[in-house]
Amino acid sequence: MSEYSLSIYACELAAQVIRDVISDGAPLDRAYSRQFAGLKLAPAQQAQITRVVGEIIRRLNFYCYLAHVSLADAGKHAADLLMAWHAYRQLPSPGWQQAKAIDAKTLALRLQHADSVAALRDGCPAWLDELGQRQLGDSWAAERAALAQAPKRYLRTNLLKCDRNQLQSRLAKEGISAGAVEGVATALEVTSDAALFRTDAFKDGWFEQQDAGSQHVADALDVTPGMRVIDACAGAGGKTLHLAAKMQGKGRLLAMDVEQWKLDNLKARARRAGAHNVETRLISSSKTIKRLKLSADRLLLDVPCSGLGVLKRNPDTKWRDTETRLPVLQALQAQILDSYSRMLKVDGILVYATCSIMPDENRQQVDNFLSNHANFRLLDDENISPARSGFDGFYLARLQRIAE
Ligand SMILES: C[S@@+](CC[C@H](N)C(=O)[O-])C[C@H]1O[C@@H](n2cnc3c(N)ncnc32)[C@H](O)[C@@H]1O
Repeated sequence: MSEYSLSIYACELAAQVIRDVISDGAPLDRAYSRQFAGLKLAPAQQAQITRVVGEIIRRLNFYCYLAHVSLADAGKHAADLLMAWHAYRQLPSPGWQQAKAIDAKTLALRLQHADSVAALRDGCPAWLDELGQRQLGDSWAAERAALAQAPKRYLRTNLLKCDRNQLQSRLAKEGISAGAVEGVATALEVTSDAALFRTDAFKDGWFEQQDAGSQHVADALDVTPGMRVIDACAGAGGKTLHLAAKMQGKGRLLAMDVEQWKLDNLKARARRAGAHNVETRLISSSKTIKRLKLSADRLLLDVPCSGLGVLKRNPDTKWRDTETRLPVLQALQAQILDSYSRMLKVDGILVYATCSIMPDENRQQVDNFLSNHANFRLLDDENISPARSGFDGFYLARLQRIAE
């Protein structure tokens, strides 16, 4: 992707997004929606801003170092970070009054140092570097570098409406180029800057935006039309909709979550996708789960996790309290596995999934569960590595219930 300087207008918008995320704690996607709402930005201009902001937040410590700004003050100095980005890319400064210019000699000295400290070059805070090293050993360096790259844009073809070739042609007619992703039957990679959600193909429910790695999760559940399937941590339904398509709209697919607003979103998405066999249910107490005892042929537990596999897409996670939340999340994952697995029928298959690459949230949880549940066995598990696949990082384990 060739880079060019931001206009002053784009700098102002980009700085505001950085401030929203770093100073106000807004999630990155929400900060974009807030700042872009009501503006008539051209898709290329919007894409340029999101590319630059994404890059700065992915490597916030690196750009703070180049701009000589402390991490704690990064939000206040968003303008300086943007100037550091221009200087690093050797692009002409936009001539923005608010920002401090960096002279070439100072930049060269700072770059020499930053390049020699791998965690700084890869935008990795110290706590994460220590965790990655402890959990992944020798493979951490490659994962850390992969997680510092810009995410690609992937779509999942909605097989309830079209096949992948039809989607590709329709998008081409709407001016969007997208190529098939090898090894992921429903995935297309979008290669042009495009306002995807304004396309007719989207409005007609032909696709959802979903990382190619994430598309493996529903595949692993091996559903067939007519089954009773529960997606117990469904959120806004990324994987529910994929499961509905694999069930060809036949059978019963129950999407559950503890947040009603997510289930409301899911309902709207299901309507657009033509997924008519999806029912939603709020988990309001443990009774909701108990009532579904031994009821599911397939059970997806896409549990709340640290998100440390999807840092390309959600880099703000690195600069929040993720480290202190980890023990709480791990306890919740264990509790969900223990209690929700009761919903599975004997012989049924459960998929435990996270968007983390850390074994403590992944295989370790599965091993702990199996050591206390002799009525389940592990069929197989898979680590989707950002370094090896180029996709976001995920973990999935397939377990079978062998006795009540
Ligand atoms: C990783 S997200 C799910 C993403 C979703 N499956 C998708 O594909 O879009 C985890 C979800 O678990 C939900 N959650 C949190 N605590 C839960 C609990 N105790 N029981 C069920 N769901 C829970 C969260 O609200 C969140 O939507």
